[in-house]
Amino acid sequence: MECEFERRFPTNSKDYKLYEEVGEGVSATVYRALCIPLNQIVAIKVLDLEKCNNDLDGIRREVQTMSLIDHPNVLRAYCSFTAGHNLWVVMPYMAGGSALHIMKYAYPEGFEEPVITTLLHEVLKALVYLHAQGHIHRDIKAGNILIDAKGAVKLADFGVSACMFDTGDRQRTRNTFVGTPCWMAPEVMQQLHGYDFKADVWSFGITALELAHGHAPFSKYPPMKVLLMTLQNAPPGLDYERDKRFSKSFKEMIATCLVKDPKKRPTSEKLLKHPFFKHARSSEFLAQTILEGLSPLGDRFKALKGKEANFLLENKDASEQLSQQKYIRGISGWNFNLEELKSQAALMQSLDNVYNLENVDAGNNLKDDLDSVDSSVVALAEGVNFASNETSREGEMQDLQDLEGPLASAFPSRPLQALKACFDVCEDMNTSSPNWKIPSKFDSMFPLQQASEAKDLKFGTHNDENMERSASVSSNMDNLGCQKFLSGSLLPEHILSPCRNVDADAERDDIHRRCQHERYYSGPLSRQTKDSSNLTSAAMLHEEPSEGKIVQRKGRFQITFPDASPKVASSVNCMVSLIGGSPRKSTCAVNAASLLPTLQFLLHQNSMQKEQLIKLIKCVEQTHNVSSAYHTEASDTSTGDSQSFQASGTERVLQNYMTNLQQSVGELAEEVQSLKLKNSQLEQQIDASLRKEKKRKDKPAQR
Ligand SMILES: Nc1ncnc2c1ncn2[C@@H]1O[C@H](COP(=O)(O)OP(=O)(O)OP(=O)(O)O)[C@@H](O)[C@H]1O
Repeated sequence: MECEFERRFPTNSKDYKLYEEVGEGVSATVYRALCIPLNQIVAIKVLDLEKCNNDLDGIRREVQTMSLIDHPNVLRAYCSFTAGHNLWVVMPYMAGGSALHIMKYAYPEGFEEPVITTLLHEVLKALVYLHAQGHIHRDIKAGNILIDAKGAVKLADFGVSACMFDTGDRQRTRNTFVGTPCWMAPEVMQQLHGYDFKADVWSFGITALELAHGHAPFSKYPPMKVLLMTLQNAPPGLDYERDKRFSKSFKEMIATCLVKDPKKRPTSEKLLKHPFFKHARSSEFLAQTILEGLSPLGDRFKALKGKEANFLLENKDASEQLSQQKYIRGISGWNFNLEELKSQAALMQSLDNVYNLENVDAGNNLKDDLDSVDSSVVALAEGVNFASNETSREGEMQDLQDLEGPLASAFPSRPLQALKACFDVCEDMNTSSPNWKIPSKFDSMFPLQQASEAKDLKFGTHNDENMERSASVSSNMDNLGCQKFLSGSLLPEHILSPCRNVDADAERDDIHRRCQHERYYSGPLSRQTKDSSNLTSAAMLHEEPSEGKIVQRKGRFQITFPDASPKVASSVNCMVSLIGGSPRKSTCAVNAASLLPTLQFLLHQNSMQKEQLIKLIKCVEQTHNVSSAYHTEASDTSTGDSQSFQASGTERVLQNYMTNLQQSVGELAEEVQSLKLKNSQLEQQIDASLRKEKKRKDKPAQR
């Protein structure tokens, strides 16, 4: 900050008059302002240092670097100074605003190719310069391409903003914004071998697509999905059919940048030689084509903000809202919490394991109940963004399975920590704001004077982002509670009773009435009742069988033989009477030998029933473990009593259910034993009677 250029500008906020807001970023608000002593219009970017948890040395380093940068295509600060807990960066005022703002305002479908070529050419020159100086920009996107009143193009956000989210050890603070990582190179996402200036070349390619279509690829998707798609899908590009209006060389230039292997990407210097850039035009051309007729930047910014507000009001889909909102603002794709995303991915992987258990036939009904819990957990882990419908969830599960290679090594060993991370966001709202005062050493970092009038300003809005996220988390928690409450056709009423309240009961009863049909007749178990191997579990898990005759009731359970002929059923009835020592014994005209197949059938059924129950218990136990882990994680956080209340409710339900199942297994095992005993007694009786019969027949013959 020693050069003459900057020394001219006063470093006291009193010397500036702030006008309207013209831009908003992650941690900064940009104002049009007047430098009173110089009578010059400038832009002032006000950064809230309390919201940037970077170390002061990092900021100092970046500010120093910034002062060394001198290129016509790189936006350079006149000066910077602190005012209260804010850092003011005084810059040239770029009256055209950012390419993103112009595009959103007047060219929602993207610019024409000559405009794009010219814009990109200027940006690339800036990149070549920065790379030659050993810098990686890390935030190339349309939102950072600024245009002044004469059509001059400058790459912004190098320096102060970049330093706020420093290289390598990316901040993992609670204040880290979760944005849409659309511009991020795959190697940056993976963070396995680090990344270099080639990452800027990838972002440059994405920016080219952004300027061509009016939005970056995958921008409508939530961060998690973007991460998966960038890593798994073929690189995005211009479509030869759909993007007919663009030249072949443009398509090729983009394809050269968007190669997943950074080693195969050209350097910025080499890229500058691409034939595509031969068609670049002058700044006057830009001024004439895209700036003419535009209203003042402040008005456009206001209009875009209004549009954003309307969009949020009209669009009920919270996930869309969040990512679109970030995109409209053009918020940096680099400033997102990669670790959290990975945790979310890992959590989903772990939930996938739970879903895999559903393959156990006997567990299918249980799945119906747990689905409501799991979907909430997934939604919770996603903040708000992930698609919640079944199909897309299956798709995502598949995505995650396929992801093993790219992200496996980056996943945390305890995936359920992810939930904690999500709760942290809520917690963060009230408790985690760093009570950080700018230490005195900070005063000497910049050519500064403390500004006393900064308090008049309203700074930043990114707390709102956290608020939205938290709100969505808690609303998901509400859903979790609600869904849990409403689920449970296979759970006896008394198990749910601890959670009861009158309204919810009424609602549930209503749903009970309305859904009775589906509840009893849907689901794999009901469908499989014709299959004798699933017969018993079906009977056990449904209080009223959909079909088939009840031949035995055992507590809550019934044994039905839907396919058994009346003859077999009556045999069983007789047999049940027999072994139960009922008085009906004498009334049954028993042909002892004919009972044997029936007995064997029953034994077979019992052993299968036992197996099914064991499978079911395993399934419940595993699900219970996941659920317990989740609830432990959840209760570790201070997200409120209601969450732990809901959590323990589910736990109790699962525990009770498991206990019931275990009891049933015990009872059935005993029953099998007693049947075996009775069977052998019966066999003895049959043998005895057969022997008697034989003797009887032999006697007349002897006579
Ligand atoms: N010098 C300037 N003149 C006019 N408008 C500007 C200027 N600098 C920034 N802006 C506007 O303000 C917006 C936000 O600024 P900036 O990108 O520097 O903030 P940020 O916090 O670094 O955001 P992000 O990290 O999302 O890029 C820009 O997209 C641009 O529209």
